[in-house]
Amino acid sequence: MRIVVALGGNALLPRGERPDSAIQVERIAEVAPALAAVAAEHELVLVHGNGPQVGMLALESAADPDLTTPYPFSELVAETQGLIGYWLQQALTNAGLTSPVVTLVTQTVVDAEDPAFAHPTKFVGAGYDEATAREQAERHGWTVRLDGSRWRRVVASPLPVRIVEVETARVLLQHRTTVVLAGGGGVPVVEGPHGLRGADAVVDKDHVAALVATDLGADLLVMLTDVPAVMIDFGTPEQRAIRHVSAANLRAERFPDGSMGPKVAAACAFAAGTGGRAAIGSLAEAADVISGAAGTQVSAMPVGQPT
Ligand SMILES: Nc1ncnc2c1ncn2[C@@H]1O[C@H](COP(=O)(O)OP(=O)(O)O)[C@@H](O)[C@H]1O
Ligand SMILES: NC(=O)OP(=O)(O)O
Repeated sequence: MRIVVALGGNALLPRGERPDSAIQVERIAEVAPALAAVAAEHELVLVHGNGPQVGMLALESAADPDLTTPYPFSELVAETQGLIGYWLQQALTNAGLTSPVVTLVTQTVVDAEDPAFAHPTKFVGAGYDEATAREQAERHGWTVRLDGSRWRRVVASPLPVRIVEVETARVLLQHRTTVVLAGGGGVPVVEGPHGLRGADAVVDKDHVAALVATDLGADLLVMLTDVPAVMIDFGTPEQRAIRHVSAANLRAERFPDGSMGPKVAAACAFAAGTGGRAAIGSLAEAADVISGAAGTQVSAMPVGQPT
């Protein structure tokens, strides 16, 4: 099978934790054996998130205006691809994977006229209480929004149109190489008269993972995050997990932008568009979500009620 697994940036760095590398390295080491086992048996593409990490790099880059002008998000996304790709390559090898694994610095073409440039929705960086978030917004010119119980910076997140390096990934897969592709949604670029140039945005890695899985003809798209499943009535005493659902039934429900919304949209687009299986679940239960024993399993065909 050809499998695309998307790893959430928030799943790699538990909410509320300091963005220390040791915490993230440990988290990746925990999940690496399950991913290495998948890579040993199947063709595997890994797409990782970078929301917490790219937000931290943006703060660093803006810390001293005398030293440098803040870097655009396109370049900060490229930095996160190297960082998280390195962690993943090392962890998979340490977990016993003997076949090659490589990180591709990947560009994602977006539409320069995408209305998302004027309506930031992508959460990046740490969560703050409201007063601190508003103070930071004033100081740095951020837009901030509530993400669950914490306030976070939001940046533009245009839809992915094309993955520039997708054919390179296809060749690598045909040579039994595990590919870390389109990390952080890929470096956002727009096409102009002089070729490609970076765009100041962060593309959603779940939308990109669906595009990658469709383009590469994957059989399975898995999105691993920090909740065990997609929930109905999330955050209320009545919340309950959706285990098996058709894309059509799942699309009838509403989920928030910037968190579960893109995952559900990506799962439905892939399942309905290709007939393949999509799954959303916890990074800690990676093997079971991939096998179908855990998480929310989304199929193209009707499977009865959505719970
Ligand atoms: N209906 C829902 N079911 C489950 N989780 C939800 C739901 N609505 C919102 N969420 C939130 O979505 C989060 C996962 O999305 P996100 O933070 O973008 O994860 P990641 O960075 O791991 O991709 C969960 O931690 C949860 O707080
Ligand atoms: N780029 C991106 O979608 O990152 P997260 O998964 O961390 O939100």
